[in-house]
Amino acid sequence: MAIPTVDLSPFFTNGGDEKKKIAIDTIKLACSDHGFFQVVNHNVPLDLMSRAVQLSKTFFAFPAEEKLQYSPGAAAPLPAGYNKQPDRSPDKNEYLLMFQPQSGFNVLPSHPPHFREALEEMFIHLRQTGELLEEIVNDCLGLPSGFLKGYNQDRSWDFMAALRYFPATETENTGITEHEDGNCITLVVQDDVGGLEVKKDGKWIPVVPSAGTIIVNLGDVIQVLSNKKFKSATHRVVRSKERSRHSFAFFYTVEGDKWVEPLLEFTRGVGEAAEYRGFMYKDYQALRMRNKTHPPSRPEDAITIAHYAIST
Ligand SMILES: O=C(O)CCC(=O)C(=O)O
Ligand SMILES: [Fe+2]
Repeated sequence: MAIPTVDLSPFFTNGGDEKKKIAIDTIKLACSDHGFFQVVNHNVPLDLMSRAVQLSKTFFAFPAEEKLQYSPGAAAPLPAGYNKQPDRSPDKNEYLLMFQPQSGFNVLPSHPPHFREALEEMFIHLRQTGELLEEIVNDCLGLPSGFLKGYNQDRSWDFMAALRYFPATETENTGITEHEDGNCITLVVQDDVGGLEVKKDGKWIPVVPSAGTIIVNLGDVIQVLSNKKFKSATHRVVRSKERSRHSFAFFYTVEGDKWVEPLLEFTRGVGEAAEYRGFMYKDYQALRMRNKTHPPSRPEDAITIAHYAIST
C-alpha cells in the first residue's frame, strides 16, 4: 500500500532505456490508478531543498507584523505574497505564494537573508522537474512526443507556495481538507513532520517523510485532458500535535487563457463520450480561489472539477 517511488536518474543519462521503461511503467500505473507517486534522483539539489525548508521555518516564525509586510498586491491572478487562511476556513495554515522569479506580481521577503534566493532557486529547479514529468506523463498517455509541452508553452502561471501548518489542537487537526489540485502536476517537498495523506481505494495512505524525496501528484487539468484516463489525486494534510509542519508545493500548470477540454485522442478518437465540458483555465482558477477566500459554510459546496462534469 506504500506510495510508489520512481528513480528519475535514467532520464539524466544516455542509455538506460530499460530503467526508463521501468520508471514509465510505474508512473503510468500510479497515474491511472490514483495519480500519486514520489521521485528520487530528480536533479533538484538536496542541500537546496533542506536549506529552503530551514529558511522557511525561520520566516514563518517571525511575528505577524513582519510577515504582513509581504501581503499580496491586488492585481495578480493569485495572491502572490504572504497569506494566512481566514479564521473561518477549515484549513489551518499560512503560506507564501510566488510566481516565476521575474514576475512583477511577486512580493518576496527580504528576511531572513538568502530566503528569497532559495525560493527562486527552488522555483527554477522544480519547474525543470515539472517539465521532465510533463514529458513522461505525455509518453505515458501515448500522446505524440512533445504534445503537452506544445499545448502550453507559457510558464508564467506556474506558482509555488511555501506552507506552514500550525500544530493541531485537542479538538481539531485539519491542515488542508480533502481536495484535488486544479493544475497539471504538483510537486511537494515536505519536512520530517508528516501529515500528507493520499486517498487510494477509499483509504487514506500517509506519505511518510523521506529526506530528498519529491512527492508528485496529478491535478485536474491532466484528468480533464485525458478524459479521466489519468486521475487527479485526492489528498489532505492532517496536523501533528507536537510541531508545525513546513512544505513547498510547486504547481505546474497552464496559462489562464488556455482552453481545457478532453482531447480527441481520449474521446471521439476512441469512440468515448467526453466526461467534461471545456473551460477557460483562468475561470476555473478564479472559482477555486473563491473557495479559499470565501469558504462555503458546507465544505462539500466548494467548487471542484465536478462543476464541469457532463452528467450521463
Ligand atoms: O503541504 C502539502 O504537503 C500539500 C499541500 C497541498 O496539497 C496544496 O497546497 O494543494
Ligand atoms: Fe493539494
